[in-house]
Amino acid sequence: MNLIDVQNLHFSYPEGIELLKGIDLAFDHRSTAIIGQNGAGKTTFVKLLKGLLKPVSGDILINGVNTKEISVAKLAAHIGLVFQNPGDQIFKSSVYDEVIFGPHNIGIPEDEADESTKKALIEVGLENKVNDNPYDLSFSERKLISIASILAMNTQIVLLDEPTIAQDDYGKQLIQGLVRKLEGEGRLVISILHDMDFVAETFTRTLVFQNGKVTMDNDTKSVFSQTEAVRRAYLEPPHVTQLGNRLGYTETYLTAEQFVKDSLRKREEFKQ
Ligand SMILES: Nc1ncnc2c1ncn2[C@@H]1O[C@H](COP(=O)(O)OP(=O)(O)OP(=O)(O)O)[C@@H](O)[C@H]1O
Repeated sequence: MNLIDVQNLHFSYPEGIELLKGIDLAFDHRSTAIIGQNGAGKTTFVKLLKGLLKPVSGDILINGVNTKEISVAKLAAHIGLVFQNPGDQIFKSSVYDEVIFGPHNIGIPEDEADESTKKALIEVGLENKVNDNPYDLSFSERKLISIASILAMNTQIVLLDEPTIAQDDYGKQLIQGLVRKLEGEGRLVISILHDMDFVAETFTRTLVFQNGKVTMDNDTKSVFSQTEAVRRAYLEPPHVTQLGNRLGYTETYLTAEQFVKDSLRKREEFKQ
């Protein structure tokens, strides 16, 4: 069974234009990036997955259960959402209380909740800030608190809305490590991103949202190998992919490491 099935999903806000115009998607455990220009409906889509909004028509099944037939509270044990703005999520006055709120809320027993909270705080590198007030911390640290809050709930599905905003290299690498770890555990991470370099280096599958439809859906390398189609969605391919293209390489590069390795090999071949 798929972790998520989206069937002929249509959505519009009251009085708004139709934003999602018949989306069909199936999600297994592969880490998946959602990209698309501003206003394409990406955040709306993840709110629909989380059950915070209901389809105007069509269905969303989470582990086979229709989001129209389950309360948001019950769904929270299966699917967590890290909001784009941590201010929309954080409301407690200590980091520990904030992170343990989620596990408590879905009825995880106290000992287990405490353990998963401490583990999540270590995973995001905030184990020394448990007693701090989240609002005394930086924006990027508050973002990591929001991520820890969702990790501590141990949901099988984790949705991230722009997790890398305001993160430096350390924060980005930390988030990349988390995505890979969750994927390795068979848990599904779906993330909205504008940072194409991070998408290329981190995610197995990539979806492009445009004009209310999913216009590209493939493994990340295949998506970025279609440079013209990516540009038609008003997106810039990753920098290393563009560099490879400009140098006339036929291979699609997703990471600087691959690019350097191949360039050195080509240089050696040229010398011989
Ligand atoms: N609660 C709302 N009521 C009415 N319209 C809304 C609401 N939330 C979002 N919209 C509109 O729906 C459209 C899509 O918004 P959404 O946030 O889903 O797009 P997005 O692809 O996530 O954009 P971004 O990349 O800028 O975050 C936008 O035009 C937005 O103004």
